[in-house]
Formats: sequence, structure tokens, C-alpha cells
Amino acid sequence: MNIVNVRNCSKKYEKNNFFSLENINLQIKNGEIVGLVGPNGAGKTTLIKILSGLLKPTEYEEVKVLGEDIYKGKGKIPKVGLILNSNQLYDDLTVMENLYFFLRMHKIKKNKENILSLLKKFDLEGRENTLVKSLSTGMKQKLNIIRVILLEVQFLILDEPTSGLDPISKADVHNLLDTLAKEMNITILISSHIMNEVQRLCTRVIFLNKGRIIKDSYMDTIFKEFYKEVVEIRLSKEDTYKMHKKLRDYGIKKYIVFEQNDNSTGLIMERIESIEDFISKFQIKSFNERPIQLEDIFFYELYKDGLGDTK
Ligand SMILES: Nc1ncnc2c1ncn2[C@@H]1O[C@H](COP(=O)(O)OP(=O)(O)OP(=O)(O)O)[C@@H](O)[C@H]1O
Repeated sequence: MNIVNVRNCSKKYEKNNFFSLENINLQIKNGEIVGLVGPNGAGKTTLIKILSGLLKPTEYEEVKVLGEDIYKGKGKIPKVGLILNSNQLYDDLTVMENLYFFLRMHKIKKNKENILSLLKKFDLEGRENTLVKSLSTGMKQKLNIIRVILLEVQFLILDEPTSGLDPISKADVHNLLDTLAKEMNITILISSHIMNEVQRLCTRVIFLNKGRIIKDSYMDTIFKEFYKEVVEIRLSKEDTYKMHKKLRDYGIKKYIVFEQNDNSTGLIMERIESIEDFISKFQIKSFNERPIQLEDIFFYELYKDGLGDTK
């Protein structure tokens, strides 16, 4: 069953003369962990709000979440677990008081054993009577997520769930999300700027840019489109434009060159027969060959039409 079914959905905020989302088509299947990535202003939060029933699109054929066509007729707000990038807990209440308060607000009854076993599962055992303000940021975020899980949601949407967390807390939250998907069959959509988080955690990635989906691919297939190593070259700015021609003359098609402060960086994302020959021919002083990362593919998809790939 599809958890999300969106057809031809666009959003233009009042007073803006541009679309923040344009003609979005999206299906998410049960059990997927989907990473939504894109530069600032790409439309990630707008999409998340639409899927949570918080923001009506300007145009749409269908916005179905958990079987509900949200904005049509008497469409009901679907039971989505939404974790926004802000503290949604009460600092002066204890862990249990926070959970009971939230459950009462949603008119849901849970017995204490259920709650304790969930706290135990995610390493918060023994913290029941701790004031939330005394928890670490990582623990607070886990509690934030557990709170929503208690509502027995099938679909969880998280906006930048690990921003501001240290690496250990980050890994902790990743493990929690992984467990929710694998053991509790919860479908997850995560908006994130942290590319290696998406690479590690998600089964699928959607790149959003200027309100459009520019790439939608399963994690295990996206890497097959590229060579397993990238060659990263550093250039002076003056050489940037020359480099485009040289690379094309050399027969390289999958590359991008982008300017960074006083220098430029080139990323070559296909196999080069002889690196030695390539380096000496172009008199490149500094280069680095390393395994390809999702971030490289993201940059490629973002820049290929404007700067790099000549197709
Ligand atoms: N309430 C609003 N009124 C007018 N324009 C808005 C509003 N909210 C967002 N926008 C505009 O819509 C576009 C998409 O914004 P959105 O917040 O969805 O992007 P985002 O990908 O979540 O960005 P970020 O990574 O910075 O959070 C931006 O150009 C933004 O300025």
C-alpha cells in the first residue's frame, strides 16, 4: 500500500510571484525511509507541511496520505507523526509527565508498562522521573520521537531531526529511527541537510531544488549511475572555464566545476583510464581520488545543467 500519493501538487504563497513547490508527483510505499534533501528555500518544509495537513496546496490533483485525500471534500487530517525542528517538550515536567500530558491531549490511554518498555528499548530506562530540562539534547530528541510513537502512527515525518546533536547523540537517533522502520514497520520521511545521514539511514533519496523534484532514486541504485571513485581537482578561478573545454575534449561528460571563494573545485564522476596521463596533460597541481559520496551526486544533480555536463 502507498502511504503517500501526491499528484500534480503546487504551492504559491500569497504575495510571492513564484511557486515554492511546482508540480510535485510523489509516491511513498510502506516501510520506506525517504530522505528529502535540497538547498535552503528548496521547498522541503512546504512539502512536509502539505503532507501533514497543515498547509493547503494552491493546485493539486491528489494529496493522499494514509488513504485520506487530505484537502478534498471533508478530507480528514491523517494520523501522521510530525517532529518539527523545535523543542516540543515541557522542560519543567518529568519524562513521564510529558508523555502522559501528550497522551491525554490526544485522548489515548497507554498503560505504564507499555511506556516503560518503549523507554527501555531506546535507552531511557531509569529516566522516568527526570525533569526534561536535565536531559541531554539527544535524549530530548529521542523522547520527542517516542512521544509521537506512543500515538501508534504509521507514518513519521521529521524536519532536520539531528540538527544541533553531537555525533554520539546523532547515531543514537539514527538507531532509533532504523529500529522504528525495521521492527515497528513505520514509514519515515526525513528532511535533512546532512548528506551522510541520509546516505546512511535512508532507503531512498529525493533531491528538491527550487520547488521541483530533480532526482528521486533508491539508495542502492543511485550510486550505480556513477563511478565508485571521484577525482576532485582544485583549480584557480581563471582556469575554470578553460577546464570545461579541456574536460569535454578529453571525453569526460559526468563532471561538475564550481567556484568556491578564490578557487574552483572540479569533481569528475566517471572512470578516467589513466589518471597520470590526465593530471600531466592538464597540469593539475592538486587532486584527490576518493570514494563517491551522496553529497557529490547531490552537487552533480544541482549543477549539471547550468555548469557541468554537456549531455
Ligand atoms: N509563509 C511563507 N510565506 C511566503 N513565502 C514562504 C513562506 N514559507 C516559505 N516561503 C518561501 O518558499 C520557498 C520554500 O521555502 P521552504 O521553507 O519550504 O524551503 P526549505 O527547503 O524548507 O528551506 P530551509 O532548508 O531553509 O528550511 C522559499 O523561497 C521561502 O522563502
